[in-house]
Amino acid sequence: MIIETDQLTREFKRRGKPKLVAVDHLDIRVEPGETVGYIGANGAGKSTTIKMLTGILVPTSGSVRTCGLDPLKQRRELARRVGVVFGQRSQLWWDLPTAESFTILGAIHHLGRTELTARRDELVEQLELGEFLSTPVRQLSLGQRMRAEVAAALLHSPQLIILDEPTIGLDVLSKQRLRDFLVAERRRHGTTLLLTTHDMGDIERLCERVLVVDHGRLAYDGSLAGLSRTVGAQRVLVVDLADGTRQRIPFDAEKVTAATVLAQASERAEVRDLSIEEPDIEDVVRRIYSAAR
Ligand SMILES: Nc1ncnc2c1ncn2[C@@H]1O[C@H](COP(=O)(O)OP(=O)(O)OP(=O)(O)O)[C@@H](O)[C@H]1O
Repeated sequence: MIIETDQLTREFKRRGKPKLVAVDHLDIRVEPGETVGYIGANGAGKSTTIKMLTGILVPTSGSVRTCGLDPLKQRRELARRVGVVFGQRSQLWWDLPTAESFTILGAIHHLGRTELTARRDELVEQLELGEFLSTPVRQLSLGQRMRAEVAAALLHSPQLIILDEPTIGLDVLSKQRLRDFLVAERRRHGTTLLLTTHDMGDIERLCERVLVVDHGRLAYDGSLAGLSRTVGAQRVLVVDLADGTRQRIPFDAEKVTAATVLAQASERAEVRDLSIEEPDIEDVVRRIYSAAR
């Protein structure tokens, strides 16, 4: 198991208010090689979870193991097995050329010269970093920098890569390149991917499995296709009536069957034709994200 949490909980004390339960008895299991989207509204508890997975934050109760290790007691060993990319934060040295950041990271991770060279060359080729390897990071475009960030996080060939909003702010082409790379990297090396994103394209393109967190609790764990069913998306019964008009009747498939809705509609007017519109998964995800805390 690459990620295993058992009743993982993190509370924050608040002055003059009841304590906030940011992560609430969370049970997550992720197997090697899986690609999992971790999604939820702002403040749902995503970052807090990631911080506990990587040993930055101490759980209030429950347990967590990442790559089979205790993230708090074995943080250093864990750093060798995990790569983390934050879309909004850099782990590169701004004044140094990308190539030098790689050399420093190679030393930090104790990579041998041949190992480092082989891996760096692979990443430079796959992420097309060649043309700006000697440019200081501060001069890179956002798309170039993100590719460099991903290379930096993957230089030591981690088993698990955690990406927090990796495509935020990128143009369409850069997003696509990054997604293609991640798909290929996973295929080549069997890397496990956990990512948070607001971008439907990332989820569709990358994630076989989606975890939805809501107020610190796991609200859904399954395929993207099944998400709308569980999160209770509305379907729409579209009926063409004998008088030539068309009616759209939204209904909650969890609570009522299409047949019942149709029966009610035909009591009012003669129905000539009908169809059912399935929920748009993008709407479902948008709703999950807009659910204010
Ligand atoms: N260090 C902290 N002290 C107090 N409260 C915190 C702290 N860190 C997070 N929180 C609170 O815990 C809750 C969960 O925050 P978290 O950052 O995990 O959410 P998130 O799902 O990552 O949100 P976003 O999508 O906005 O990044 C929020 O209500 C947040 O305000």
